[in-house]
Amino acid sequence: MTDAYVAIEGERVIEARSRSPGTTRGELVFTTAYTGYEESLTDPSYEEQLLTFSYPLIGNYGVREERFESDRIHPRGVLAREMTDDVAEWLQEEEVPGVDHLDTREIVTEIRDEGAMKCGIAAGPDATEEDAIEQLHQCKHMSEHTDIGSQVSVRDATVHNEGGSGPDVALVDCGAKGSIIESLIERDAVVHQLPYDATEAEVEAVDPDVLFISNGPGDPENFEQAGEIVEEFVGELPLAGICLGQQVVANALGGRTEKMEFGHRGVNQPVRDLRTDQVVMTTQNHGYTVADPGDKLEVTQRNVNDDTPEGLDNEDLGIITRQYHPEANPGPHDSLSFFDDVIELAEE
Ligand SMILES: NC(=O)CC[C@H](N)C(=O)O
Repeated sequence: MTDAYVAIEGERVIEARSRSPGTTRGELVFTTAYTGYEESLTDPSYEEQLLTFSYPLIGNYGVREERFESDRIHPRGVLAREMTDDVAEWLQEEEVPGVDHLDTREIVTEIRDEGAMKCGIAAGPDATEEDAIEQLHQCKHMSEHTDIGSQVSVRDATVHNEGGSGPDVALVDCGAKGSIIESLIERDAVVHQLPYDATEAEVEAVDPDVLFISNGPGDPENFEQAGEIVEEFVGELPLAGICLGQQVVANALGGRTEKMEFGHRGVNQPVRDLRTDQVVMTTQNHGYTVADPGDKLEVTQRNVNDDTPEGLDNEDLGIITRQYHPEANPGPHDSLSFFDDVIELAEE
């Protein structure tokens, strides 16, 4: 049954089945993750995107809140070859449009050939092709979402694990996944979750042992205030970052980020540590990359598939950042020791 339309760049319309009705638009991306759909759908880094699952069946083990990475679904729409009722109902409850019964292999191939692209979706009994095209025309480029941090960050500073015996971490929340906070708490750190636009005074107020910039959606160049905080505290405090965090740190310290063709999204991205030659499997979700680390940061890890920087360090200044997600969820736990390294830096 065709009661949903997906319009992609070039005004090509693909027919589908509605699983959660509504109209929506966003940057069309895909993940190759074959597990972890609850974690992916609640990852704030997917804000303003439409997520296509390349794995054909989504929802086969239900929907459980314990596995959520935040308190809501972040992609603006979801595309799958086949979606179970559990997932469809979850999307309906949160009013996020979802479609299935379309050839997701074709969409993935298209994105791989043409790059991440603008997309519009219209789903439900009254949906028309024109509605989907109208949505496509209204779709913005990711970098045009200039205040995307405000859509995903905490509004007020929040403390987790107060009284913990570990170091105090100032976590600048640019859209932090819950598992990052959990991974720090498991090491008994006291985590001060600060808004994405926290000021120097707000960071100083929590008297941290380390400054940690979280993952987050959109173009890292739009997180100017987080960059200023990095410039302010570099050399004074150890610095850590994950994904958008790595990008913000690089931009602040004289480097440069750029948009990738179609990004890395999945749970089996191989990363080589250039010092040990060891390769680990990692979870990833990013569409930008560090094109130039600047002269303060050393590239210590690279992606085996395309050589892009996966880890940046500066031993003297106490900086470690990762482009991938050491906290995984979903994904392999090969790189969880990143959090031990952060704690060690903070305790030095
Ligand atoms: N997961 C993230 O932090 C993503 C970072 C950034 N928004 C990108 O797409 O590259």
